[in-house]
Amino acid sequence: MAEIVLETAGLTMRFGGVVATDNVDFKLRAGELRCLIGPNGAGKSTFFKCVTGLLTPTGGQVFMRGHETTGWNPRQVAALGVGIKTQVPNLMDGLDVHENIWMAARRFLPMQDAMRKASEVIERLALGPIARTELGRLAHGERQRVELGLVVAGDPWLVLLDEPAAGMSADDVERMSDIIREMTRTAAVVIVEHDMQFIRSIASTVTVFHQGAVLMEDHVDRVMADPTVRNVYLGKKA
Ligand SMILES: Nc1ncnc2c1ncn2[C@@H]1O[C@H](COP(=O)(O)OP(=O)(O)OP(=O)(O)O)[C@@H](O)[C@H]1O
Repeated sequence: MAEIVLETAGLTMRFGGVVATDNVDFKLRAGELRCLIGPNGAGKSTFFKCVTGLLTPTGGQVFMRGHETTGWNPRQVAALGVGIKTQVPNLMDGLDVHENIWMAARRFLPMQDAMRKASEVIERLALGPIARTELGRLAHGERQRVELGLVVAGDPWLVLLDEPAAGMSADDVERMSDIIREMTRTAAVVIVEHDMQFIRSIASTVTVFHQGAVLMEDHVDRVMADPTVRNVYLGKKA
């Protein structure tokens, strides 16, 4: 079986009386693509923040490739080889796409290598036609794709994405699906996402959160057909 690249054991986060993430045991193996879904307030973002180091959990542990990373900050987690995209944009509007990706690569590589890496990422994510366009002039879907470029610039073996398809058109979602599939050639990927069209298009295994805990984990088609999940998560949308 492939190596476990991300694991949580009893991961818990309390905000006063609210238990946002409740004793979550989670495992992700090399090469896997996993979407985290669930209704609003189910605890997905809190789980994501505890794993990426944006929050320090109040209980339990996080392991990445066998290193215990509980309580590490996002910079430490990234330095381990983990690419993180939060909901807060990370782009510089006055710079073009190539420059933005180059700046991201520069955190890991010397100047010339970072230049080469930026060109390679642009090729890999099919960003060539907009490589010399300033970020401020790009449409929302294009900006989201560039954000993924920043993530892969560090050659991560684990990628953690919070809502990469939020606010995108159907065409953008399709392009984003292609990029995510491409990413899984070299990294295990975890995605917090609401967009079911996107989740279905990447034909992913999903982990369903409900009231801070894991309700079910299975292929998206089986999860969507499950009556309990439909009740708690899809409700009237099913
Ligand atoms: N900083 C905070 N302080 C207090 N309560 C919080 C905080 N962050 C989250 N919560 C609470 O924790 C619970 C889980 O929230 P969380 O944002 O993790 O859910 P979610 O599944 O990501 O929801 P959404 O899909 O709406 O983003 C909610 O009850 C929320 O109100």
